[in-house]
Amino acid sequence: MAGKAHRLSADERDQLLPNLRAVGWNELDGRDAIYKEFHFKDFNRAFGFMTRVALQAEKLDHHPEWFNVYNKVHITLSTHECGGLSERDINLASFIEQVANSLS
Ligand SMILES: C[C@H](O)[C@H](O)[C@H]1CNC2=NC(N)=NC(=O)C2=N1
Repeated sequence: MAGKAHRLSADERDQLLPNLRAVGWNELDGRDAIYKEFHFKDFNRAFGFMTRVALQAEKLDHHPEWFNVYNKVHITLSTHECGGLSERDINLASFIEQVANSLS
C-alpha cells in the first residue's frame, strides 16, 4: 500500500516516527526527510538489499534517494510531490527495515 502523499501532520509524526527513530532513522536538519545508514557484510549483500528495495519502490511508485559504496547504503526518504515526509516514506522505511533485518 503506497499510502497518502500529503505531508504528515505533527500528530501523525508523533505517532509514526518514534518506531523508526528507535531503529536508527533520523530526521534531517533543514529538510523534511528521514535518513539512515546501513552496513552489510559485503557488496553483494548491499546490492541485493538495494535490488529488493528497488523492486518494492517501483511497485509503490515511491523511490528512495540513496548512495552506495561497497557494503554501505545511505538512504534518504522524502516525498517530492508534497515536499516533505508523507505516509509513503513511513511505509517504505518499514519495508526497508524488513529487508535489512532479513539480510543481517
Ligand atoms: C511520476 C511518478 O509517479 C512520481 O514522480 C513518483 C515517483 N517516485 C517518487 N518518489 C518519491 N520519493 N517521491 C515522489 O513524490 C515520487 N513520485
